[in-house]
Amino acid sequence: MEPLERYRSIIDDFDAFLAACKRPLASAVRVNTIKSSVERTLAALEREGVGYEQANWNPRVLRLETDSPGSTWTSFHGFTHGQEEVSAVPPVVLDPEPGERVWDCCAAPGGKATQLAARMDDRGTVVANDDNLGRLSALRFNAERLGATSLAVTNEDARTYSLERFGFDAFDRTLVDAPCSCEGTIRKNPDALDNWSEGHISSVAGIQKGILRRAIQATRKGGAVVYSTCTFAPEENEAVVQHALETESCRLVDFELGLEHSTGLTAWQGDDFDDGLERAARIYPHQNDTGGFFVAKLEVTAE
Ligand SMILES: C[S@@+](CC[C@H](N)C(=O)[O-])C[C@H]1O[C@@H](n2cnc3c(N)ncnc32)[C@H](O)[C@@H]1O
Repeated sequence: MEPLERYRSIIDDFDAFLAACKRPLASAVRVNTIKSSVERTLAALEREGVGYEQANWNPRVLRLETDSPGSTWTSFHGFTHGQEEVSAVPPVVLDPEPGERVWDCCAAPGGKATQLAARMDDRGTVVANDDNLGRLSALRFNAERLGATSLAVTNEDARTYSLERFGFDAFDRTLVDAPCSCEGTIRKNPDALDNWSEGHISSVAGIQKGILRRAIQATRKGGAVVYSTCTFAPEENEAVVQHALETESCRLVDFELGLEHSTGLTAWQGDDFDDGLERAARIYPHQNDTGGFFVAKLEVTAE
């Protein structure tokens, strides 16, 4: 927990935050509406004797009273997908429409890519890319089990991604669920901070800036880009978005979030950020009894 002390000055009720980080996380699943409705899934869980609680911000997200949500009948049949509750937030903020072209540039193992496909009624195209071939096997397996047929899978470094192969020059919307230092996953993975260092944060921030840059370039004017991480480090969150605001054609936009959250920071350790970063959301573990997440939404603008 020692590395998290650096956030004492920016987190309200820091002691409650630390206490929440030490508690294990409830099992959560997302209802896969490609294969089942919420009502049918709840009825199946009741028949199976698995207790559940619907998230108040999203009825498709369920907390289950079982330690093995992947072993239920509903999971086996692809009615549900094990997914941490806050991990379901970025696709909701991206809010794609059926028929659109969406790029999930860091997609494996596919929790959010299959959620995007479900939100689009599995119509249109979700290009699910990841630079890690092994993790893409898990994505393919998940897409098959969940019946998501609108996914196209690619294996490239998102920083240098080429669009020519698709016969179009821009996506309508792009999700950058970036690789990060994963501080916010401490409740799920107690070893998450074992290899923590400021050097690692700085090196992953460089990768994040490259990925977000390409995501904005690959999205049409007026289209949306959501940037998310499961970490608290401002160097990987506000500073990455700030860099995009300074170097690419984009602006921060508001979004609705039914979850309690804090706003993005406008300053950190001597660096000032754009005031628009208050439109971003920082979700801390003690606010909704979840993991931690950062989410910002950008609109691509004309140069
Ligand atoms: C936070 S995880 C994505 C989780 C995924 N969105 C989901 O919901 O299941 C970040 C992913 O980024 C991938 N990644 C790291 N560097 C990358 C790069 N330069 N280009 C594309 N993917 C990259 C990692 O392999 C990892 O799978």
